[in-house]
Amino acid sequence: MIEACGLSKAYGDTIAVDGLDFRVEPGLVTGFLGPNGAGKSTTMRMILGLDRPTSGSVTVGGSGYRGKVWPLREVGALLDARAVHPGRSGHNHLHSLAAANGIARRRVDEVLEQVGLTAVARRRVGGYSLGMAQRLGIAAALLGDPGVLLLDEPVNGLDPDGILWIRTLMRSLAAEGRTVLVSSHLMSEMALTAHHLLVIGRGRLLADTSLADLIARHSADRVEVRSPDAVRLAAVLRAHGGEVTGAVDGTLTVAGLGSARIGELAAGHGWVLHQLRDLTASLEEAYFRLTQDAVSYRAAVAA
Ligand SMILES: Nc1ncnc2c1ncn2[C@@H]1O[C@H](COP(=O)(O)OP(=O)(O)OP(=O)(O)O)[C@@H](O)[C@H]1O
Repeated sequence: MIEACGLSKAYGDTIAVDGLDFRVEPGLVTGFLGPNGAGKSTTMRMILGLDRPTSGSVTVGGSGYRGKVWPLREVGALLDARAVHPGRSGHNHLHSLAAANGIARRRVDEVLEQVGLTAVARRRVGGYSLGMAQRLGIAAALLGDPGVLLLDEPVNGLDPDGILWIRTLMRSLAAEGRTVLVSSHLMSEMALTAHHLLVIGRGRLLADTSLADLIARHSADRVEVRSPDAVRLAAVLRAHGGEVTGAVDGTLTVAGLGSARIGELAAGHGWVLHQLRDLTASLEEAYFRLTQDAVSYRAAVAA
């Protein structure tokens, strides 16, 4: 478990993180979302003891990262996949990490196998593609078999196979009871990977919620209905207080009446429905609504 209490960080006049209180629970993949500059990386660096909070605190498993004797065995992290000496081989990089952290040599081969880099392990890291470097970073995070994993943009540079692989890996690590915190800007990917979400904007917590709740809260209350009797149905729904759009192609979008009521009204007239479904927001739509006032950098829209 990761626990932040009033966690804040200022760089001069810039308040990067502003009084965050949250817990990241084991057994779940927690997505860490927020616009550019929201403070995600700064928060992750403070969790890892790479930056000191200006005020407040953050603990991993009840204690600060800096106080841990064998940190890699408790917390594995992927922050910047390119931050590896380019002249070293992948194998050597992992081997020196293992030696410094009292981790058995055989783990190096195990994690290389797990991330699919065995065949290129003796090559210089400088020659790795971005996707290979990401895999090496993930191997380093897994090396100490830690209970807590922090992954900053882990799908960056991965091909579709790699994205599916990391999604499955994150979910299985969580299913083993580990704590998994993962930042990403890819909403469609997060919707498939995360169980829980922490959303921040301008250093502040905007949401700490399950994926399902966030989507439900930001979904407008609308229903899509498809029927060969759409025109007549539309008139009846309007007469019962529904706001109805569409009908030309047999599809209606209805606000103000629930799907049960719509189904009952159609059945009352003996009209066939080919489809009746609640329209839910995508995670991307929910995210945009949540963060619209917290975006620091927005490009001008071309006229
Ligand atoms: N070392 C630093 N010195 C000064 N300002 C910094 C430093 N690190 C981060 N910041 C500032 O803190 C704020 C938060 O940055 P941070 O990198 O944590 O955001 P982020 O959510 O990770 O963004 P992104 O999605 O773009 O990676 C930004 O305004 C950034 O410019």
